[in-house]
Amino acid sequence: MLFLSKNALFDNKKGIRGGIPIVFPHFGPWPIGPQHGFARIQMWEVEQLPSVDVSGNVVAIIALVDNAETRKIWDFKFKLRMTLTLLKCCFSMDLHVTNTGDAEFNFTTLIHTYFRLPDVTKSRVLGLTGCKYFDKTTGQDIQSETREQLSVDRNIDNIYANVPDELTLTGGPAGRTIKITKKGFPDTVVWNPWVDGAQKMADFGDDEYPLMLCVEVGHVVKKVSLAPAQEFHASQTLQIQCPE
Ligand SMILES: O=P(O)(O)OC[C@H]1O[C@H](O)[C@H](O)[C@@H](O)[C@@H]1O
Repeated sequence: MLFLSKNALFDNKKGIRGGIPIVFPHFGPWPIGPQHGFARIQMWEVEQLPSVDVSGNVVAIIALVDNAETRKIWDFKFKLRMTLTLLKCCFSMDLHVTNTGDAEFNFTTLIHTYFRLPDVTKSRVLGLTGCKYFDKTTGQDIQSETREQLSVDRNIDNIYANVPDELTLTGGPAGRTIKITKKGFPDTVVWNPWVDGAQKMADFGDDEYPLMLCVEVGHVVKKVSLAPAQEFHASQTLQIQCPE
């Protein structure tokens, strides 16, 4: 169900062009560090290998703790813990961010999901109606989404604020509909680079833009402030209707 570019690079220098990169502690261009922060190019530790819990779910836990490299860019102590839960037709990601130092810090974070689609022009995103958004492609001021069903036929890079916790993406692989449920992530970014954007990215095939759409849930419009010992928790669940 997820898109991975045929040109994706696994060099720890940039985020992987596909799958679900984790944006932390900064969404977007970052004057003091790499775009979208360092979490997506750091090596996470496996805290729990995939194992079956009492309900029959497969659960794995990965973690990232501050280290010399992260502190050189952003001098704070933190722990990120991501619990990944896989059921037959459902995949959840639970993110915990803990401030393990003695100074308060601010951050933005986002789950940058690349959905694989047979034809993006035939897909629709439902649930954004009435939400205020900023269009990064035009730099246009905050607007209100009037469309009941968002369709994509050009470069799109919209940051929606205060989005309802249930979104729907239609037209997935084999015609499937994907339900996206989020908690603790108020915002959602919808991105497709289209023809020109695809050509500018070395790690993305020129002909791949019709085959994906990023619907990214996050906390990006306003920063999260975390005092020492405090914890932030947010999650995303992706659900498809199982074939009979
Ligand atoms: O190329 P990347 O650093 O992975 O960023 C890919 C995209 O991520 C988000 O969707 C942003 O809103 C876009 O502006 C950006 O182009």
